[in-house]
Amino acid sequence: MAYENIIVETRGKVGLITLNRPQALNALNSAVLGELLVATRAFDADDNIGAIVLTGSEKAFAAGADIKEMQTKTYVDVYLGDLFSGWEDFTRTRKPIIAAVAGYALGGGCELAMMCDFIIAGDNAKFGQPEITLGVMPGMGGSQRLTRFVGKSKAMDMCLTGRMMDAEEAERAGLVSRIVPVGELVGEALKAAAKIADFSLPSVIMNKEAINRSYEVTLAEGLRFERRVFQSMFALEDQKEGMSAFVEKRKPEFRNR
Ligand SMILES: CCCCCCCCCCCCC[C@H](O)CC(=O)SCCNC(=O)CCNC(=O)[C@H](O)C(C)(C)COP(=O)(O)OP(=O)(O)OC[C@H]1O[C@@H](n2cnc3c(N)ncnc32)[C@H](O)[C@@H]1OP(=O)(O)O
Repeated sequence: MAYENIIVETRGKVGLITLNRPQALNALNSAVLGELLVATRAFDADDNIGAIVLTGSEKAFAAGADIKEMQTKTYVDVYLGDLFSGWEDFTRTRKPIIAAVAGYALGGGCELAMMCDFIIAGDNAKFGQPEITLGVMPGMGGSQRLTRFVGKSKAMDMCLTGRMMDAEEAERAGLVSRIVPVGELVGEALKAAAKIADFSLPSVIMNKEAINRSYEVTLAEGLRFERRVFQSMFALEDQKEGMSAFVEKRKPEFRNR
């Protein structure tokens, strides 16, 4: 597929997607959404890919939904078209997606980063849900994921004041896994993704699924789910290989079985 709004590359066993609308600070429109879904589905189906990195430019991961595209929409347009429902497909990607965020991650940009599995931030990253400044509110999970990730008080502060938080505050709040110098961001994200891609793919996917499940069920149900998935791993050849390699003091050779 010819991509116009994203750059799609393969780096070893890692799929790298770079948002590429610099003229609009990577504002997210329906074309970007469509291309992102095609690219992530392709990487999910590619047996040679074990993890995905999503990034933008040093100035902007994504400055939000495309305001110019939304400006003239009517209630009937967005209600009958179920605006933004397509993004749920993005969260159904089974392989891990690391968001490498530099610069602005605002509105839909922050929401897109939160839909990924973890965020590595450049030291110039700025996160925010400034939708209230436009007379609206987050529409792609910002009021739900941000509240779960950083707590009600900080989520309410950010959504009601529209203020941004820098990388340091985002890491303290738990929104971001770690901060690296912006010039090293993509390299560090690719390194983390390559490490994940070297592990057993069924085990990686089970880990991702169990952690995501913790936001959907009670603790008791989540512990039960985790235990059942852990027990099922003893059917994997890779469990035998991983534990045998440790005992035999050698590097495991996982075969994704
Ligand atoms: C009908 C739509 C269908 C879409 C389907 C798929 C879309 C998926 C998106 C889902 C999102 C869910 C809903 C989301 O919660 C809602 C939002 O995200 S609302 C938008 C929130 N973001 C903002 O409010 C940030 C707006 N931008 C700014 O405040 C500033 O640009 C900045 C980031 C502080 C940077 O300021 P500056 O450095 O001064 O740069 P400029 O302002 O001059 O910007 C440069 C250039 O980029 C254009 N631009 C910037 N942000 C956007 C944007 N969000 N949409 C469109 N264009 C944007 C800006 O207009 C400039 O372009 P120019 O005017 O020079 O042509």
